[in-house]
Amino acid sequence: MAEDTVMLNICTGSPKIPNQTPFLSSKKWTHNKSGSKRKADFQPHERSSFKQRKINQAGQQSSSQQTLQPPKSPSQRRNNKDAEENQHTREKSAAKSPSKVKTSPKKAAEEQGGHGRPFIKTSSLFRNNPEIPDVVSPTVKQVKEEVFTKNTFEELKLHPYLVATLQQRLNVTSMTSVQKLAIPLLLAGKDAIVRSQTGSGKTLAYAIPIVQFLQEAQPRVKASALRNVHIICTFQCNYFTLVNATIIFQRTDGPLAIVVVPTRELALQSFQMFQKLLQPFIWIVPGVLMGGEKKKSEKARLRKGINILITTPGRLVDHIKNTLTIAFSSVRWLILDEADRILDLGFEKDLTVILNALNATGLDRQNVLLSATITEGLSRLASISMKDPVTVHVSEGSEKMVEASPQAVPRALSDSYAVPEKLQQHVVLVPSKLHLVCLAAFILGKCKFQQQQKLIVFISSCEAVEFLFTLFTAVLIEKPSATSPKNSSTLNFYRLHGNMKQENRTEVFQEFSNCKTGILLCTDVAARGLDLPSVTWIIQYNPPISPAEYVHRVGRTARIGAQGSSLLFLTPSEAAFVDVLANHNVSRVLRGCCSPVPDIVIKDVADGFVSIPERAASEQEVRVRATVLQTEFENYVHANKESLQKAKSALQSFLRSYSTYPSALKHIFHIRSLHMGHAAKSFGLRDAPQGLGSSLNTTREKSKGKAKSAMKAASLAALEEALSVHMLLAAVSLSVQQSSSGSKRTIESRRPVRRDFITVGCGLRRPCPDKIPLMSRSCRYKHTRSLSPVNNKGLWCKGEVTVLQRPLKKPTMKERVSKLVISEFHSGIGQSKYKKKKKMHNAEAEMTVE
Ligand SMILES: Nc1ncnc2c1ncn2[C@@H]1O[C@H](COP(=O)(O)OP(=O)(O)OP(=O)(O)O)[C@@H](O)[C@H]1O
Repeated sequence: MAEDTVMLNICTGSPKIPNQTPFLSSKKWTHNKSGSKRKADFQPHERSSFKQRKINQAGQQSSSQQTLQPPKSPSQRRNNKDAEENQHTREKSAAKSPSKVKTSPKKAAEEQGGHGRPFIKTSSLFRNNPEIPDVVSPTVKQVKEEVFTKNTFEELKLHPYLVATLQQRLNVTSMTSVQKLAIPLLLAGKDAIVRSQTGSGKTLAYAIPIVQFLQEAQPRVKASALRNVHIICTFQCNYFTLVNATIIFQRTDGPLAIVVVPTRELALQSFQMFQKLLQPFIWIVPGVLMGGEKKKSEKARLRKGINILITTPGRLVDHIKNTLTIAFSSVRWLILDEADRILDLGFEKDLTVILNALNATGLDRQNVLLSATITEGLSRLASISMKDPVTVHVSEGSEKMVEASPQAVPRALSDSYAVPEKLQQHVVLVPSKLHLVCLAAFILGKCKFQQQQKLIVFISSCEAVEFLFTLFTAVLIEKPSATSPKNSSTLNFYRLHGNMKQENRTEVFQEFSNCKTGILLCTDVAARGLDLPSVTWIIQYNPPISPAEYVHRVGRTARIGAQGSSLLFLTPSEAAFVDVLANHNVSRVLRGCCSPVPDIVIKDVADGFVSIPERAASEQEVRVRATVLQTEFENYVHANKESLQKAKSALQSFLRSYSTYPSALKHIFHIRSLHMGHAAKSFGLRDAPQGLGSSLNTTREKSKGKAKSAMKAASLAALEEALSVHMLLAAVSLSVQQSSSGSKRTIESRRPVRRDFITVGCGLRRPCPDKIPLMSRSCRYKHTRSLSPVNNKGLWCKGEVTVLQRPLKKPTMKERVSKLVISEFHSGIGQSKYKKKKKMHNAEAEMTVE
């Protein structure tokens, strides 16, 4: 960063305004070889623009004013008057406030230019950037999927009201390819894995059969029947194999269909879809459970009765554990939408809990998995949880589009992804330093000077979303001025990420759905399943974590046969990601950019920041404007401690997320290949913050720790194999008495555990048994970690663990019951005392294995 540094000539007085002269390339940065620092030798050409005025105002806060100015534009001219009016105030305030740029007197003297002006140290945007390699878009055979068919819904013999609702409420008449294939299969009671491109109507492909199935139930399905009344249902399905099956269930038996989706917004969206479909069938009640909502009201709704339950995995697990009224004894459908995401890390455990709870009822049910990207993990799940599943995939040329496959998902299918045909994909290779200014320029270019543009910008972390939202709102949106009192800006920024309150998330989701033009800055929380109408551009400011995520992100546009475009930002060192995408048959990248300032951005920087429609901007002009814009961002960031802190934490969270790329992509996205100073610049920071190294070390240590624990796990697995310790399915029921609070509670859970660890884990090391992890290995790890005095202070725990051992591999083995009675357990006060106590209790603990 240091050698990369230039000195911007910043003065406190008003700049001298020479006659308009074109920007001469010879007049750009000059390098003062005698000193260690370079000085920017930009000379002002004309009066400042309104943007420049803003910079000056921001500069006042640091009691400085830049001499770096862009050429004049119409908008600048319009604002010259304002600038002059502000001149007096500016000078006054500049005189009042001392410089916030802290420099030692000696250094300051050194840094004085010929005019005795202080300099702010900043690095040039266009120096010391890495070379940009050529991007050759690899030729791949694109997987093509026909979206629409000529068949109508009437052909399916659906209830006429349902068909009418589809036409009138949803404006849907003819079926999409996936609907044509999947609906008859699902109505026939088959388990299915459905894969079709994003925005091809998968939601209706499962929603229509569920509604058709439930409205046919005789007597009618009742969700909110009178208390304790038994309802007798006879299902008479046209296609269903179990014709006339008579099912008796209580209202308290719970939902008939469960739809699990990975995000809250998607849950809301699917719920709304069901609400529309069920309009003529008011006796069927849909309901939604999702994190962030009040559990009390959800419990009340569950008590009343929900027929079609749409839920996120985490919240459903929460209710399984804590809500007595939740029951699954009548579940006939289990839908996992975005199934590959639900199987991802974090959701896998939740899914196991859900499946265990559903399986415990012993009822036959129909399982449907859907996604635009089917992975191997999904086929593993399918082989465990589904019965003779049928694979539905829509692709051109495959005459047999429905495959009955014992392995559920053919490997070739899981490797290639389809993207919408009318999606135009772009990639730009932008050096890190230029990322921020390029994004801003692109947004300005699209939204300020074009009509009806709706953009979604994907960013890797919540903090970075929050930071960019604040920065863009403050810097890019024109404030109402004396000449234009109304804010006529067409820039409407929205943000959506997981750290927001649920009500804000819902509000933003609805607002952005309904708006005609806007920019949504978001994390991957919006990457899956969301059907936001008329989105024109998807910008991936930070690259996705996998090719599958790329497909889902870009799938938020070009839906259901519409046009759309996507732009992927990569740094030069990340160019190989284009090949990774090509390996999954995702290509047709239109614009690989090789110049230091990508041409897609050159125009946008010029037109966007300072509009010059009448003439094309030269590269030099673009550079100047980019520098001015960057300076403005930096001024904003460095204006106060709060914004500086926000920028720093955004940078840190970006680095953290950058270190989480899977090992298969580490050769492209490795934290070591990042230039910290350049990355800092893309967050409006003038330098990489101090202490970044230590935080990164922590990240590295963490990943080292992960590697260690992975090795440990591997050796444990080997040991396990050697000792032929079987995985045991156990039903653990614990009664815990917490004498510290005096409260009693009973926690019941069904989890696979291994006997050898549960004795250690639940009894002696862990005072809080409701968090027994799924795997005993992690169980042991977590227990050791949970021994902090704060956690356990004064906590008395008395419990009983019953372990029912049911070997998975050898079903002939007799079921045994292990019983562990823990007499008393006390931890806390301090580690040494705890250890003594533990020894004592080890001796005292009464363990009986029957
Ligand atoms: N047969 C149809 N005709 C016209 N529009 C349809 C039809 N079926 C669905 N749609 C509309 O297409 C849009 C996309 O549908 P949906 O969200 O179900 O796609 P998806 O395949 O689930 O996408 P993703 O993979 O991103 O989740 C919705 O607005 C829906 O109303």
